[in-house]
Amino acid sequence: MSEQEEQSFFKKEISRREMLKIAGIGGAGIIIGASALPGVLNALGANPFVDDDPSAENKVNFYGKHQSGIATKDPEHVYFVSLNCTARSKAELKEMFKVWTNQSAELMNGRLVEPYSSNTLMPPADTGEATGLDASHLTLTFGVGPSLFEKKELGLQHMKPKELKDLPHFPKDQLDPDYVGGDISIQACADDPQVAFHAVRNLVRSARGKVTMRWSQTGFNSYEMKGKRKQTPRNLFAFKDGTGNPDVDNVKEMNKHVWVQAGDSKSWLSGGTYMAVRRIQMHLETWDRTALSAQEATFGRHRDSGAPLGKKGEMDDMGLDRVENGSPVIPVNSHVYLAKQVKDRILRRSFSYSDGVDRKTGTFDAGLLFISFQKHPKQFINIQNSFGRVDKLNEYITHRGSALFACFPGVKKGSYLGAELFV
Ligand SMILES: C=CC1=C(C)c2cc3[nH]c(cc4nc(cc5[nH]c(cc1n2)c(C)c5CCC(=O)O)C(CCC(=O)O)=C4C)c(C)c3C=C
Ligand SMILES: [Fe+2]
Repeated sequence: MSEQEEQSFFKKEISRREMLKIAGIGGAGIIIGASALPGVLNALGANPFVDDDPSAENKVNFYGKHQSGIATKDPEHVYFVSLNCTARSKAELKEMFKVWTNQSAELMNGRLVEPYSSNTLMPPADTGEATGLDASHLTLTFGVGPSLFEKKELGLQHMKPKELKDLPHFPKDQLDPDYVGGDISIQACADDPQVAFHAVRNLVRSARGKVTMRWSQTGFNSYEMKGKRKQTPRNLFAFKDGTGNPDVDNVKEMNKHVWVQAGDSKSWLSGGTYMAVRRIQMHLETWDRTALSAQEATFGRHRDSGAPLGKKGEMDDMGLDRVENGSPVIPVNSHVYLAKQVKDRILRRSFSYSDGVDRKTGTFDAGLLFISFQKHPKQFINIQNSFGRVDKLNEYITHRGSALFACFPGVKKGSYLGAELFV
């Protein structure tokens, strides 16, 4: 097939919604819309180029300088999965990321991951639960953990950045081995939890034999609307969470705090970032027995408005040095006070989670899937060390899970995820 013919096929791309209509009419025969073509070629190992479809509804672009799901605003649902790599060679791993590249572009266009065939003796190529749903602002963010580089069969030891190490043990950690580490991570965020789940399910499915699942966590955020503007979401302690973040629209700030710059690390990571993931249980029952004034003193902010204590506006300066009646207005053991004692800044992009009952205590197993992006892991480590044993928030939380991943830079059109790593 010539490049031109291929392009004219791609122009006829069809969404999952349209696919449903077609499937209803033409149950027999291969549904070979243009969207089927990449999948067929994928299966043949030809890895064709799947472009972003600007006409797709509620779509985030896959291609760009940086991966999606990092600076992308206001995520609602997440399906995060940490994977073990079982690929036997670098070539196998590289092939997996090539296939994931096309599949990700398809998924983020709101299409089936692979075309359906007429052969009813075969399992359907797409698992199907997102049929009829649009792209739902799906973002996909891929990362690699320190343990991937220890696998001799992959021959990647020399590519490991020296700062890509397991996070150190912190004073209040009570980590559960079921929620620690991983060779590869996928963060799928979407407005619809089923779209996020469908994406991860199909990516993992297509990588059978190359990855196994290690641990996963779902999460959610809800947004109060003021006019058309989404407000900072509240965590399960009812406090606005994300106020003090760097501005994702400010390129200077993002380059300073989040995006790895050329010369900072291994060259394959330029334009990428480090992702710290912490599964933090929040002891809701204890919190709910705590007086409002003590809750507010825990963070140094008012619960309703999110404003610094004694101030009115969420975005007002913290005024850490303010003293009233001989005492600091912002308690020196409050979470925000301690976070601000170090110069480092991070981009927090966390989600609440609720996973039923903690069988040991009969309390909620609920909390925060804390995710932060930073250009160097030490930014996260320095802040966490500043909290140490002092943070008043420690009384109400327990860190249960931990992982660190280096997230690839964005994918250029025609290239693939992690291309610079697998050269
Ligand atoms: C090491 C990094 C951090 C962890 C872990 C963490 C856990 C955690 N945080 C909250 C709730 C809030 N955090 C807030 C601010 C804040 N938190 C961190 C870092 C970690 N938090 C930073 C860097 C900041 C910003 C400081 C600043 O410069 O202003 C706030 C206040 C509002 C806000 O800015 O988002 C809340 C609320 C919970 C519940 C939690 C663990 C479960
Ligand atoms: Fe925090």
